[in-house]
Amino acid sequence: MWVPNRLLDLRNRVFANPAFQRWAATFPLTRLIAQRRARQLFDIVAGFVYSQVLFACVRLRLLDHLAEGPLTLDQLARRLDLPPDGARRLLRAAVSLRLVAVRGRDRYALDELGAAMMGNPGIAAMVEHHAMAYVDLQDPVALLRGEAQGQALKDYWAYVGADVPASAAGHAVDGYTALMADSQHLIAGDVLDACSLKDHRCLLDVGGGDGSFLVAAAKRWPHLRVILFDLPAVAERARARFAREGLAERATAIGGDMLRDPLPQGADIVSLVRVLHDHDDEVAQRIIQAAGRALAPGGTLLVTEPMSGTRGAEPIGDAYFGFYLLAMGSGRPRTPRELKTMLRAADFDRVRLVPTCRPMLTRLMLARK
Ligand SMILES: CC(C)=CCC/C(C)=C/CC/C(C)=C/C=C/C(C)=C/C=C/C=C(C)/C=C/C=C(C)/C=C/C=C(C)/C=C/CC(C)(C)O
Ligand SMILES: C[S@@+](CC[C@H](N)C(=O)[O-])C[C@H]1O[C@@H](n2cnc3c(N)ncnc32)[C@H](O)[C@@H]1O
Repeated sequence: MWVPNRLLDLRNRVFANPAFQRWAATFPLTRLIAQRRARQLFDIVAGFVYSQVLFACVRLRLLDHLAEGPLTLDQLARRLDLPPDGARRLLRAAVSLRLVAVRGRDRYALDELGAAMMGNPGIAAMVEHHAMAYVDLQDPVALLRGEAQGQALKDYWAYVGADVPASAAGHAVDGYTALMADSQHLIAGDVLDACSLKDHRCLLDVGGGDGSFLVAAAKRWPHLRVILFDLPAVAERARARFAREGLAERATAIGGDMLRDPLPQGADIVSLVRVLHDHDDEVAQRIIQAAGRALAPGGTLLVTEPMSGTRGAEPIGDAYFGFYLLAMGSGRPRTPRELKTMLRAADFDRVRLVPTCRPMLTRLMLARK
């Protein structure tokens, strides 16, 4: 909705007035909104403390313990190796965040959000790895000014800033490859629900990690051949994974550098899953072009990643991924419109956004070569 600037200025002057704020907090018609806005602001101000509460829960495996059934304070204190006061403080904080529920006097169980976390082990892995993001984001202004660079995330994502990413050794890719595999549980199902591969013959997943996405695709579509392309050390892990899953007949993993080596030919659909946002515009455009060269005319390109400006999830694309990628030192989240322009520039047409059930985590764009 378009609102004239003068009106917005007036609104902001009124909202900034402490007397108005006090009045709005007591007047029956505005009280609830005023409380909600104050709470929203507090959550932004204090969000890092909430995250540290969750970090402590994850580190101490509190939720895993409660997943076995309700436990008393004493039992938990022993299992977490905390003094009773420390355990009580953590439990009260976790209760306030709906991770843990009180079940009687000094007895605790999982609450809604704790239970949701247990269903997605990828979330706990994300929380643990955020320790690096905290370090890198200590001085966000210096990052924004380009006066400082994060180091921890850059080292973790071994391909970022590497002259020859294909030379990354196994130990350098293990951490991020496992993290990406864990969090694919939140992605692959949503993407495959949104996009049928019934009419496709062969799917090439570029930057496909340990193959989690392709394993899900191949299991859902038994006729489908799948090819994974990633750095040699990562592709090796995917090859082993395909063998473990009994997919060696239908699944191939090829190692190389997507920016230097030609991508494998023969697929009628190429996917870029959480790949483009890692890279600055010029590099991302080259990746799209490489994907285009791997496809015959009529082939499909599938791009899926969290996007900027997603309604209802704006802070996830623009604040979380915007700053995460800033700290990592490469890439940015893009709006669907920006991605569309990049795809068209690489001669893709019929570009369309396909709805996914949890767009906050991943959105889906398809295009035709
Ligand atoms: C039955 C009755 C009566 C009512 C039902 C009420 C109801 C619907 C309750 C809901 C219960 C429920 C099913 C909840 C489910 C919750 C879920 C699925 C929550 C999922 C949360 C996901 C989270 C928090 C995901 C976090 C992901 C993060 C932080 C991802 C980070 C990704 C990174 C850092 C990626 C890096 C890759 C790079 C480098 C950018 O390329
Ligand atoms: C953010 S991860 C996404 C992994 C996977 N698609 C997923 O969503 O779980 C990016 C992937 O791109 C791969 N990658 C980065 N640079 C590459 C390059 N130059 N050539 C080939 N793969 C590359 C990484 O090794 C990593 O597996």
